[in-house]
Amino acid sequence: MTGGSRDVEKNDAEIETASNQTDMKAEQQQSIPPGSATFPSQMPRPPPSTEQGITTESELAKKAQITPNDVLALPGITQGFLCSPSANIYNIEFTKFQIRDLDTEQVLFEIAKPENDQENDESPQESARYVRYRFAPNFLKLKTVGATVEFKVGDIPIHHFRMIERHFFKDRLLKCFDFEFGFCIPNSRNNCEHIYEFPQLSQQLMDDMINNPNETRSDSFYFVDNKLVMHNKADYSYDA
Ligand SMILES: CCCCCCCCCCCCCC(=O)O
Repeated sequence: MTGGSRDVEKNDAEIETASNQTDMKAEQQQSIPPGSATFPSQMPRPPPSTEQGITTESELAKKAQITPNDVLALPGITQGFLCSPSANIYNIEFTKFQIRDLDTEQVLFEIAKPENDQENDESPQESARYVRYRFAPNFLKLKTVGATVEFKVGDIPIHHFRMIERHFFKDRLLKCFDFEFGFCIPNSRNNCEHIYEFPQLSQQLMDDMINNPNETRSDSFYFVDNKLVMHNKADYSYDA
């Protein structure tokens, strides 16, 4: 597998300056407790949306193929899924995920699918597409996080495997990440680390995010050859 990564879409959250850089640095060097994740069976309550947002998402849902430009133009977090699990004709399956702080090398979260998980192989749960993370408040002060993902693919070669992941707090875009996984050999198991450069958040915004659990959300859109093949969602609380 070959690939690279890049961040896109600067936004107002990124250019806000933190109120006290010195305090941030001291706090950041404290150890961060590991995060946790659950897989809720119910979809998150949708955020308030503009009429334009609803129209755009429902129009997209009717399209035969959804492209990177389509999702980049969405005005907010999605309310539903923009493709069904059956769109994953490449049998891409995530088997391990780890997040580490690149400044301290500390592992902040990890999860692995048990080997021989036959029950989930036969009837993949809808809830596997939606994960709820819980992290400590000082997670928000990290600068650079490495997310290592291991995944298997089926017997079709995969060209231009790409993920676009958009993070929102309520209706505000915090940051959009755009990562390229590259080419995957048929029936291979692949491993790669993507680098998340965190946006600098004001203390006020961090407090809002901490005080409003699960109102920080992300859409992860996966494309092969510029066609949407998977859509996963996550929400986050920062009060662990
Ligand atoms: C606070 C805004 C920047 C957030 C960066 C978050 C880094 C952690 C990435 C975890 C993404 C997991 C997505 C998923 O499980 O579908």
